[in-house]
Amino acid sequence: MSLELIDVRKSYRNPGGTELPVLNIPEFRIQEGEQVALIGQSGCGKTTLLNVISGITRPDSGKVIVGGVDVTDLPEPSRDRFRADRIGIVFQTFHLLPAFSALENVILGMAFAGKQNRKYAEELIDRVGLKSRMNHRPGQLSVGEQQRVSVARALASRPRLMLADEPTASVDLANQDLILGLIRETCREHNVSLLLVTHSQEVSKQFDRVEHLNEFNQVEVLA
Ligand SMILES: Nc1ncnc2c1ncn2[C@@H]1O[C@H](COP(=O)(O)OP(=O)(O)OP(=O)(O)O)[C@@H](O)[C@H]1O
Repeated sequence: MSLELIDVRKSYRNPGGTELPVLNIPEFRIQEGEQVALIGQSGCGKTTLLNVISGITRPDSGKVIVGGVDVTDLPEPSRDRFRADRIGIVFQTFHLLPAFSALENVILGMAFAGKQNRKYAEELIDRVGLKSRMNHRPGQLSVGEQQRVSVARALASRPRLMLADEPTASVDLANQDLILGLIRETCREHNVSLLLVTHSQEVSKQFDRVEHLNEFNQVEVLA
């Protein structure tokens, strides 16, 4: 799915009540099937941007058009359904359900999109190298293993747009290549658009298109 942001603004309230502008993006586009690495310094709004694109966070103004649908126009239940059906998300903090096993977390990712398929879930768990850990709950897994489960879960619902927030931050180099390869190949095979946030040049240099959030995000710096 293509992605288009037009005049998107988002501010937060500081604890003291003053406004903290985080996003002011006149224009940003990703073509269907395109793979883009996004870099930017800590706190510049990368996670906020992914949340705005997926409809988890509503922008203050502007349009976010995903596959021709303006997600900012959708009422919340439709936005949640749209996200479950079409968007795969690897969260920076994983968001795995602690009471369920690795495999169940992946199957649940499919269930929200109505695409439950145990065999495909097992295949994905195997492809992230966790066959021997599929019955472990998140608390029984290392941080890097939890990250790999979250990648398998994001791919499980066969999304049309993949948003990945530092998906290789907690894994060693061998697993970094495995995870990045899996995400990129799966997206390529199915013509899925990919926006991947990273701090790592090792990761970003593998992408044909690398964007620096600071360059297109025109946040006014308040004195
Ligand atoms: N709910 C919130 N309320 C107030 N301020 C917030 C909130 N969420 C984020 N912020 C602030 O907005 C800014 C952008 O946060 P965001 O998490 O998008 O940054 P980031 O670029 O993803 O950072 P990192 O690379 O460190 O993960 C930060 O300065 C953060 O402190």
